[in-house]
Amino acid sequence: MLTFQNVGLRYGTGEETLKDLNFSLAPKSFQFLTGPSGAGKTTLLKLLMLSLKPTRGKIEVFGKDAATFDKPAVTEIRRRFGVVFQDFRLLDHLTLYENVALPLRVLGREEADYRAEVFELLRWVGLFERRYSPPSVLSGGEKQRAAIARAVIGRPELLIADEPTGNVDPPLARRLLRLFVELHKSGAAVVIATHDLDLMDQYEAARRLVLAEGRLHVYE
Ligand SMILES: Nc1ncnc2c1ncn2[C@@H]1O[C@H](COP(=O)(O)OP(=O)(O)OP(=O)(O)O)[C@@H](O)[C@H]1O
Repeated sequence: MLTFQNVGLRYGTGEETLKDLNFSLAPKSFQFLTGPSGAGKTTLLKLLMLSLKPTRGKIEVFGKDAATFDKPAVTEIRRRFGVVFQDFRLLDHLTLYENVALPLRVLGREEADYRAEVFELLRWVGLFERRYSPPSVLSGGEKQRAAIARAVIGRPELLIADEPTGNVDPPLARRLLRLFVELHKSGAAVVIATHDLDLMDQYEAARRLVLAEGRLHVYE
């Protein structure tokens, strides 16, 4: 699904943040991405979602060289991805319900057809009572749950999540992990960046990608 060949990423003129990355993300695979703060996890996720270009090496997405993609091609590929950003990126002029429903609207689905589905997911993440609130009145943990709901509602082929349980307590983190595991079982590839060792222990079948000093170590 995604392949990195000798990928390096340098911000400005300093040392490379990521060096010689060689790995693949298989369809229907599940992996945690971990490593110390500042190791480059968010940077790697940005490369995966094509919002950063590598300074060297090659990234292939669905068998094509990402360097050849124009803007419409990137937009088209991003529609197949679900992303939970570290800073949530909810739209404040929309209600929570509208935020979560947005990927389905973009896919051209009718509200009558998706309304119950969005309600069910909002119930699952504990935000049903808040469904008509704007994101600005939510707590950090509530925003995080809304961002997760929005990322999974369209059943993406690849889910990319940056510290998706960083703002919630352990029982809620386990509940949210179940959402990602369900998505995985229904056929999606999943990449979750996290520092949370307990969370990683909850899903032993997951591959671990560990970033340290700019290099990626893969533990199957
Ligand atoms: N836009 C940028 N310009 C310059 N340097 C950057 C930029 N974004 C990140 N960096 C640097 O790249 C390194 C990796 O940052 P990154 O956010 O990818 O790490 P991280 O592993 O996600 O950290 P954390 O766990 O704290 O979120 C850091 O040293 C950071 O300062």
